[in-house]
Amino acid sequence: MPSLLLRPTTPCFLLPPPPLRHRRSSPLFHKLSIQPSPTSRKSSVSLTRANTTIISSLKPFENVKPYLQSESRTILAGWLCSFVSVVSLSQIIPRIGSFTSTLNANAASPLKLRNSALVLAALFLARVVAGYLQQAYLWEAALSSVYKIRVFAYRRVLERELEFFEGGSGISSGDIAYRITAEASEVSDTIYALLNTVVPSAFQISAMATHMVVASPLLTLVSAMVIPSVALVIAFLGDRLRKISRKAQIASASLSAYLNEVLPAILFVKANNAEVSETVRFQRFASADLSERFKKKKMKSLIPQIVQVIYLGSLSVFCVGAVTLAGSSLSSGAIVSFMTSLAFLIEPVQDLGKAYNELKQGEPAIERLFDLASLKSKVIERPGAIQLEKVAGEVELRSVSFKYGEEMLPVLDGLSLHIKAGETIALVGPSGGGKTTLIKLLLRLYEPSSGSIYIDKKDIKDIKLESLRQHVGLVSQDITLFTGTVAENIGYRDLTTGIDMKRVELAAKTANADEFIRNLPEGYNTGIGPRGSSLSGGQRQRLAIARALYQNSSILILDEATSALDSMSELLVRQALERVMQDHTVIVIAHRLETVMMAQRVFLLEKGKLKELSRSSLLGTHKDSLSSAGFVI
Ligand SMILES: Nc1ncnc2c1ncn2[C@@H]1O[C@H](COP(=O)(O)OP(=O)(O)OP(=O)(O)O)[C@@H](O)[C@H]1O
Repeated sequence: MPSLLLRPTTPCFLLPPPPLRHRRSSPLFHKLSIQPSPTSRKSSVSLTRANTTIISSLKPFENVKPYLQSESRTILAGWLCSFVSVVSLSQIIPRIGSFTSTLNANAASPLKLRNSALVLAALFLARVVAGYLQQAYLWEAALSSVYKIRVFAYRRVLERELEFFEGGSGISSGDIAYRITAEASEVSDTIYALLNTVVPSAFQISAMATHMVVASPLLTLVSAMVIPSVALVIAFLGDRLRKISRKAQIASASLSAYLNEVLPAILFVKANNAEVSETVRFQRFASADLSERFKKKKMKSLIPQIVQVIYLGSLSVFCVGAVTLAGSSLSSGAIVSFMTSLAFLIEPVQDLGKAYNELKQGEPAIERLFDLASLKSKVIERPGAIQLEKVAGEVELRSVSFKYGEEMLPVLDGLSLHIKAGETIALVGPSGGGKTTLIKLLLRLYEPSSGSIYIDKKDIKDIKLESLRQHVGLVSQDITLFTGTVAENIGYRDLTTGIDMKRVELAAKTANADEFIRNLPEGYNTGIGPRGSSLSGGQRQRLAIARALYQNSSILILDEATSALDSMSELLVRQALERVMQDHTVIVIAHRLETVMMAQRVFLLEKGKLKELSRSSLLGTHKDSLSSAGFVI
């Protein structure tokens, strides 16, 4: 029996909703608009620009083939059931005729009648059961294939370099989410339609064609001549449908992307009285979606009708001509037999047309889904990259330069910096000075344009990415917490392998978070709401520090949040930082003078250059100079 339990266990975390976009008149709409997939016509240009490697540009179904092959047993089981179903039907039809004759015969024996009825019932049951199993097996194959494609696409998306998510790809995360959810579901519908139609229809067509040849080879030949003209029309309309479907998918993805961007920002929307204008924006997205989807539905309804008209029309003309030519050589019995078989042939031929429709409609979804997985990350792990077991925490940058795009100005320009193991340094500088960029390079989220970065004298390019990011902990300015419990958020690294509660509690204590966590209704098992919305700013910061401590890395990067905390919360966070600084190499992107003063050395990052500042000079610096250097006064 098909095992339809395909779903993996529900993840404990819901990822933060992805951002979106739009296409239309306003600049915001432009900013939000979803781009056609990177492998569409224009994509070759953008791909070249992105200097990415195309793994696969094969036709959509070439990509799906391996996944279908992995389900070949289930598919064969489904087709076998369809064969049994057709055979049962072939047996039922003549038996119904003879059963009716037996009923009409005066001398019908009750035993004979009962036996005929039993055989008919058994055949009918066999057809019903085989029909059900056929559909169940084929759905299992289609859904399982798409489940594997989804997992593959998602894994490849997560493997992409940060630039892919920061606008370099032109694909918004709302679009990605739409492809992996709704469009993947469409792919399973397409696969199912094909599996459930092509082979079962072929069985029925073969059976009926055999009957037709027996009845009249000439008329069969005439009927066969109609098929190429129908095929031509189907191919033309199918191509139109594919284009319309692609537009419809892009419109739906835009709608989904829009919602993914606006709903998480509901506080901002309400605070700006933007409910009405957001409703208008929603209407624009929804109406674009409506119009594209309506076009698609109309085309889908039109195709079978046109095919039917052409098929029956051409066939009638041909048949009348052929019957006239064949003249008396065709008996009335043969004509009846031929026409009956033809009637049963039309249904599967129409089904094939519908399956072709499904294929053309699903093709863009398949393309868009595989486009996500078709490009390799630019940040590649070298063969033979090493695993760092223990790290002392020495960090060195040698002549590091970086720019986000070929035509852009350098953000970092030949930076050199040596941080000793266990040292705390503060990075200060004006907004946009490149502090966060420097951290991204240290975590190898981007590659420097030139120069190298070393940890414990090892070039980070020679270290396994997982190992590097294990030894470098990050508390970012935009604190990211997920729906889940406090413990799950602190032990995020071990979410799927098993969280160590002792380490969670230790990390929380060091981060000054243990006390408030214990006061929560269920302590460490308290849910913190979407994105940690049920916690205060200071609590969220301490939780983020605890999470970085849990991973036990020797190097910690703290991007100090600039949002104002009350003095008590600030004191608690600062105490946590002091403890962390005792046994870690710490790079703190500091915005407050008090935090800067906790560091042993202070560096100003401005106009791509790094300059060491003396702590004493900072104390005497004028307020205006401090705020132009990025301090929150
Ligand atoms: N993904 C990106 N693509 C293109 N340019 C970027 C990208 N990220 C940052 N930049 C640009 O790089 C420069 C440095 O940005 P960065 O975020 O590193 O500054 P920062 O010093 O951390 O600023 P802040 O203190 O405001 O957080 C800015 O001009 C910014 O616009």
